[in-house]
Amino acid sequence: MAQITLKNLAHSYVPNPKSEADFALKQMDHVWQDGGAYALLGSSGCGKTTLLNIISGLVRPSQGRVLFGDRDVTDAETAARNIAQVFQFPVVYDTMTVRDNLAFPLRNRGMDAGYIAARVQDIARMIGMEEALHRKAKGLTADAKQKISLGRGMVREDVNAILFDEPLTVIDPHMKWELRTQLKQLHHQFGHTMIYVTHDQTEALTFADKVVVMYDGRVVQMGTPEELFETPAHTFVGYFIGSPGMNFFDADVTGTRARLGDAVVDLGAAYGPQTGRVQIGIRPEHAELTAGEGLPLQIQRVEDVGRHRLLRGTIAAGEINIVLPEGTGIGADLTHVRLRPEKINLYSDDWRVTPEGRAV
Ligand SMILES: Nc1ncnc2c1ncn2[C@@H]1O[C@H](COP(=O)(O)OP(=O)(O)OP(=O)(O)O)[C@@H](O)[C@H]1O
Repeated sequence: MAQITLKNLAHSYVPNPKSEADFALKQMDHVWQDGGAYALLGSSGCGKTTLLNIISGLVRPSQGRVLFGDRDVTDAETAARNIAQVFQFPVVYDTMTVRDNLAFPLRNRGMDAGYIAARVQDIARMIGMEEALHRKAKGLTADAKQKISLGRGMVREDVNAILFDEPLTVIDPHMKWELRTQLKQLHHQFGHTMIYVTHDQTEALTFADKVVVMYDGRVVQMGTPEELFETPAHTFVGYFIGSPGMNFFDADVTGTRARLGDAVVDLGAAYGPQTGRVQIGIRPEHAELTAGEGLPLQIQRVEDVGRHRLLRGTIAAGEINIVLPEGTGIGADLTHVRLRPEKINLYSDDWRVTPEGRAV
């Protein structure tokens, strides 16, 4: 297991990059802690696979260094990095049995036969394939083959890190949940450094201790699921995390107040003078219907979404989504929306502004 350090790292697929736009990965400096479970989350094309491939050694960065612990591995081949990898589609040996597929990485390293048998049994239990250990991989479903790939990725206890690139794409939805939970347990049990690439926020938030959100070749936030929810560092994190995402409104801010057109909103904190495009952000969960306090609201529609209801409406500053807690009625007297001041975040040109002090 190892701490992974990315030092002054950047990557361009263009031979002579001229501007920032030529970089698939913009310059970054990060330390990924030894034993951390990280999810790398972002929409298609934001650079997740590029970053994962740089860590695994499949791509050499055009700038900067990669360290595993104190060792500089920037120029080391994948095979010399002592990592396990699980890809989006199954990589299994069709002519081998499930048992031999799982045992392969251990036999390759000359591990003891007794240890291999026990470890393979454990992993087979984890992926729900104990009954199929004797079967040849050929003829199994894509789903079952991917479970073997996952099992093989996790069978070695001595790897520096396990890297997963969208590993559950071909797995059916019920098994997805099961495997995610198992992966998490395995992480607690063995403490491997794990990096898990996905564009699915549920997958990221349930798997990871720390979620690394990427946008346009940059890491815009590295935080716990709670931090991403409560204090998104960038408007993209606000939009991308949550269902639906954060509401944003253009605002003029002075001290503890934001002006949204004609209306004034209490921010619950004091801010210095702002430049650029200034917006306030509020989660749909932190806006509440009132009989007169707050901003006048026009209700467009209400949808049932599982355990709560989602109200879509309009205030003078634009459209707003409000999550109604279970059991909330919508009486004719509820004509306004109150934005909970302590839950409002402020953004300047898309980046979160830290308040100068909390209002009392
Ligand atoms: N081999 C390559 N040559 C040139 N450009 C590439 C190459 N691989 C990726 N890119 C470009 O680099 C950018 C980042 O791609 P990358 O595959 O890392 O994103 P991603 O977040 O993993 O996307 P996805 O979720 O679709 O896999 C994209 O603009 C992509 O077109």
